[in-house]
Amino acid sequence: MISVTPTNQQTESLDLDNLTAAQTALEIRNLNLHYGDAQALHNISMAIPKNRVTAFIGPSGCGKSTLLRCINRMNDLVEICKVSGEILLHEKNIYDKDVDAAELRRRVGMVFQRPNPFPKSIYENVVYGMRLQGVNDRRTLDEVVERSLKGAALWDEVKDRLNASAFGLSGGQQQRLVIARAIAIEPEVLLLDEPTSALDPISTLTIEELITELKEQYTVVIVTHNMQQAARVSDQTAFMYMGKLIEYADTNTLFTTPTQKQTEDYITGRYG
Ligand SMILES: Nc1ncnc2c1ncn2[C@@H]1O[C@H](COP(=O)(O)OP(=O)(O)OP(=O)(O)O)[C@@H](O)[C@H]1O
Repeated sequence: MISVTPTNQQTESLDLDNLTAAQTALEIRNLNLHYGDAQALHNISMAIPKNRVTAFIGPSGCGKSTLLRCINRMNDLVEICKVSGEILLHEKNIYDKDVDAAELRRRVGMVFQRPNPFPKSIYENVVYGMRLQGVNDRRTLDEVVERSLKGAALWDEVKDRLNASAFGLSGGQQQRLVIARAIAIEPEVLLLDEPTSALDPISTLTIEELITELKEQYTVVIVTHNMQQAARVSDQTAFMYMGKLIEYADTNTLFTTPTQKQTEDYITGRYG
């Protein structure tokens, strides 16, 4: 039997059903999603608090990544995908017709399972988004590179080889570089889709420590297969099963006193 002990730094627990506007980064309301005829998300409603780490956990295929991808409209790229309901970012529904998906993705950055640096130097990877925005002033870019690499806990390891290829970095360093690239454009929300599943245990630990630091500046939402990881890094955890949100609570509560039998069965390793 797996036993999960929450070891995250204790944060003040919030009343997730009654967050104030100032406490809320995102509010998901009655979200349904179909891939063709198959419904992958069923009426999901939840509020994601600001400057905290929220984890989505659940067995394979339960819809964690699908829900995460709704938050920056990555699913727009899937032709058979239909979404209904709302996701409010600063009280504005990101699915409204007048929302520009590219601008939304600037505000809601995403890091994937496998590190995906571009075939460019470390420096050019970090400033990629700035250059897209037309920023080319060297001093500004230098500052962004230093700030972002420091923010991603990578600066000390690469500051002497910023012009070297990103492909020369280890997997764990590449993932931190991708996080630096994501934070270079100062998003409000950072979505992490199983960010450590391709990494060794030491790199995983480094990224987990980094996630805890990142929440001071950003709202972080992480999908993880690893319950221990959710218990280590997140403040709130959402347990999903077959496209439904079964239970959403602060992490310590969810792992120690779940209210739903399905949650308890999952966290005690009875399925999944
Ligand atoms: N592009 C797609 N087209 C069709 N069906 C999809 C697509 N992406 C996901 N699905 C289906 O939606 C459901 C939820 O998948 P999703 O990847 O969100 O689950 P998950 O919980 O993240 O799983 P895992 O932990 O295995 O990554 C699954 O039944 C999956 O097969």
